[in-house]
Amino acid sequence: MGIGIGTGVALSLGEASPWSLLGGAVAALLLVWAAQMLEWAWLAPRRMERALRAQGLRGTQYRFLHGDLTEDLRLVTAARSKPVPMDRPHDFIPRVAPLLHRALEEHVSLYRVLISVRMKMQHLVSDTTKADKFSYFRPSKLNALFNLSGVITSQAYQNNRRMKAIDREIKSILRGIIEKRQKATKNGEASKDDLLGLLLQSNMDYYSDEDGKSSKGMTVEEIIEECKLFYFAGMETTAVLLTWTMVALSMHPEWQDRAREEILQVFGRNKPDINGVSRLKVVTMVLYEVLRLYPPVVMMNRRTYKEIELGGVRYPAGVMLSLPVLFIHRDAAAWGHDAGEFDPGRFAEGVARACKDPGAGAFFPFSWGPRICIGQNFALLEAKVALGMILQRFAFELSPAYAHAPYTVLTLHPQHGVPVRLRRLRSSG
Ligand code: HEM
Repeated sequence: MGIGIGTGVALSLGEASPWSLLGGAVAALLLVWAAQMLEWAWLAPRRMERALRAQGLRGTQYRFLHGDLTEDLRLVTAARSKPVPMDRPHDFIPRVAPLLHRALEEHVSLYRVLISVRMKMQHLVSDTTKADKFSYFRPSKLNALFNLSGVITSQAYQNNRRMKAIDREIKSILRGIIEKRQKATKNGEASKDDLLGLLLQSNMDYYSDEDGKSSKGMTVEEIIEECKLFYFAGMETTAVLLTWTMVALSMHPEWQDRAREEILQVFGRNKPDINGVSRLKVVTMVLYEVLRLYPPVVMMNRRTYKEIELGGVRYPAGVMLSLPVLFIHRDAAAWGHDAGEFDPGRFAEGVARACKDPGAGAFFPFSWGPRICIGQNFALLEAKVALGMILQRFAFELSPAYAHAPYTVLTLHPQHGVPVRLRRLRSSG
């Protein structure tokens, strides 16, 4: 009997056509794929959710595949359809991050809220470079591409093909720039003293580690990634800081006057220089206050790569922790009852004294810790010089056409631009 069955199986296998074998293999592969999908899109997020809820975290329920994404897009679209009322202009969190705002309202605490955007659990915790540095870059084209990729990322988190095409184009522009520079160096032209020159130097050098092992510096691919990072991190952020500073100083002309007074006192009509910049107190206070209320980077994310305990909660690997800079910068517990108001005076005695709880670390527009922004001093220097030069020459106010509409395209932008009226100051040259 056993032999009979065995023979039957052997016979039926032997008789099976290549097509049915192929069909069987495809079916098996599909089954494996479906099991992996199920694990990725449902079982793993649900496990994560259960583990976090069991420790007291509250928030929205995980929904298959899209998490809170559909709801997020719906709320964002509605929020972006109208500007912020001008009687409380700095109160724009519900417009910029409506889902998080609602989650916090419903679940009370700023410190721990679950939301499941992009199929992952998120957890809120409390606890320029200018074109001259990249003399070979073509800023307009690159800038347009970076902006476009930002818009696409933020609009739908999809449209992957378009994103990839843009990424390919950015890389190909950068590769072209690098090859041109490499060729120039080979032809004996002096290497340029700029960031790209330094990065390329590393590409050509060998380094020895402590054990004496020698390894090559950065690869061309790494240089491309660094160029992308510096271009985006350096250009966008500083540009929006200056933009929001113009907006804030137009809304609060008394601070515009005070900042101009200081600039004229320190520099007169001369070009701002590095020594004078370090003596600017009011301008620094103004920039800090703008960075507090309008942080260019409104949120930072970190993913746990292994189980970790933070603030008494054990997070499994794969949890996305979101640091909502925008929310923490206006947390009344940290900043006082006037947290939502523009008052550079709060920084009169420095950053630590501006916050009600100096140890809380509630001001981190440039991040914190080992990955803190490496361009922060340069950014502030650049902003002070640019602002100084504007204040020396012009008084400015918002045009009646201006609609106050902060929104995020990776960084915090004015949705409809910022039309301002400039009035040239007499004797400004
Ligand atoms: C107002 C202007 C700026 C703001 C608000 C800002 C903010 C930030 C923040 C929040 C991060 C950390 C992001 C994260 O870890 O998720 C960061 C990183 C970084 N920033 Fe800036 N930044 C500014 C200007 C600049 C400038 C001018 C440069 C370059 C010249 C620059 C270069 C970088 C780089 C290279 C990193 C990555 C550092 C690392 O990962 O180790 N940033 N910046």
